[in-house]
This record gives sequence, C-alpha cells and structure tokens, in this order.
Amino acid sequence: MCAMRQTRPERREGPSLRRGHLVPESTYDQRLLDRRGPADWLHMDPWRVMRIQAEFVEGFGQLAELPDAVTVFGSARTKPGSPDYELGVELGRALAEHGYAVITGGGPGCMEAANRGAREAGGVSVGLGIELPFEQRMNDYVDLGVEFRYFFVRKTMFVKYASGFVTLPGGFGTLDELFEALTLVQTGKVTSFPVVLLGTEFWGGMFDWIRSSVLDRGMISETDLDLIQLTDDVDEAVQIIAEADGRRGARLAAERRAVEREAVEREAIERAQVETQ
Ligand SMILES: CC(C)=CCNc1ncnc2c1ncn2[C@@H]1O[C@H](COP(=O)(O)O)[C@@H](O)[C@H]1O
Repeated sequence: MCAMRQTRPERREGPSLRRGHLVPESTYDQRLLDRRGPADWLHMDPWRVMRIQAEFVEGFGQLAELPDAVTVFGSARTKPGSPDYELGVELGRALAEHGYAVITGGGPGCMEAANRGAREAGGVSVGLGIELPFEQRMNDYVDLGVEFRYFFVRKTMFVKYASGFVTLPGGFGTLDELFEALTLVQTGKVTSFPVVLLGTEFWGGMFDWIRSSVLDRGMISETDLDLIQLTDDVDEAVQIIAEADGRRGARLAAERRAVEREAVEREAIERAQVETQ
C-alpha cells in the first residue's frame, strides 16, 4: 500500500501540524523577531498559560527551601495598634519562636502584623503578594516576597508550603481563604492540616451559624465542625499546629518504614528465587 502524498502546504508548530489554508503566513520566529504589528497576541489565552506556568515555577523555586511554615490570613484593613493588629504581631512572634516561617498575603493590616511579629522574633517572614487594580506594595516586614498575578496560583502556594492556617478577623478575602482551606481539608486534598480561627468574639457568630444552620440542615456533617478550631490564645493556636505536624511526621515516618520494609522483603524473595534456580 502506498502512503498518500501530501500536496497541500504544511507547517509543523511544536507538537501541532497545520495544513492547507490553516498554515499561517509567518513563523513563530518571524513573529517573535519582527517588532512591528499589534501586541494583541500577548493577551491571548495560550500566552496566559505560559505566564501562569511561569508563576508556578517562580513560586515553587522561591519557596521550596522554606522551613516548616504557617500561613496567616486576616483583614488588609486592620489598623496598627488595634487589638487585632496586636494579636497578629503576637501570633507572628509565637510562630517564629516555635521555628515556623510565617507566610501572609504580604499586604497591610493583619498580614503586616503577622509578618512584623515574625520579623521581630528573628523568624522567616514571607509575603505572597497579589497584583491588585490599585497601588499596593509589600509590607516592610516581609523578608522574602513573591508577587503573583493570579489568585489561584498564589493560593496553591499558601497551602503547599504551610503546615496549617491561622485566620485572624477579616473580610471577604479572609473568608474566601478560610473556606477554601476548609474545603480542601474536608475533601481530603490536604491532610493533617489544622485551620485555626483566632478571635472568638469575631468568629463565634459565624461558627454558631454554621452549627445551627449549615449542620442542622445536613449540609455538612458533625465531624466537619471539628475541622475548625476556635481560640483566643496564640499559644494554643501554635500548639494545635505543632501537634498536627507531629502526627503528620509520625505518619510519614511510618509510611517510609513500610516502604523500606517492603523493599527488604522483595530483595529477600528475589535472592531466594535466584538461589533456587
Ligand atoms: C488596603 C487594601 C484593601 C489592600 C489590599 N491589599 C492586599 N494585599 C495582599 N493581599 C490581600 C489584599 N487584600 C486582600 N488580600 C488577601 O485577602 C485577605 C484579606 O482580605 P480581606 O481584607 O479580609 O477582605 C488576605 O489574607 C490576603 O491574602
């Protein structure tokens, strides 16, 4: 059988092939090197994917060597000197003293407070900033800052590099981050990941509503309530995270031992098989 001869014009573009009228008039290189013409293509989805990818690469690269860390959320509008701000400073300090790096959104308010506490205690203070439609800069207490264009990339970093979340009082942004974390834990996407709400007066009403309405109508189960830990005590918040870390460490060590045991057993079986041949 003879192969069909291709008579139409053809162009290979990386993994893609274009033929006939779909062959573009210029090549990628030409379009790259030719500065003239509109820049609309910069805003097209395939290019956006590259930018998204680049954000993941940069984020993973910058954060890979962090020590154990805790992500702190809370209002961008909390004023320095207010009780919530002071609570944030105290929390950042306590986490740093316990050896945790402190990750925040890098902005003002509670984020600044937690970064400030961590920094003052000589800890690792991290800000994962986000591009916003108004003028905005990383707070002065961030020692390692990474700026993101995309909320969802930044959120991955908040979870991936943290042993748990502590949430100070906040608005929509804080609530969004809190409920995303709870959903990830509820659906088993992250395990041994405590979510602590700091400030019973602020969070108590929401917690009661979740119990009386959300649980009562069967939209969550009784055990889901246990995913939220409510306290006013900074040391207790740190302790909750440290204990979960301990449990995770023990589980990982047990998994590692099981894998090693299996490898030794497999090797013994293989050796026995060779000897009997
Ligand atoms: C003054 C002002 C509004 C600045 C906004 N600047 C911000 N910079 C960085 N992260 C932010 C900012 N606003 C919201 N976020 C994100 O959303 C949360 C706070 O939102 P909110 O203020 O509670 O709803 C933070 O944990 C943070 O991750």
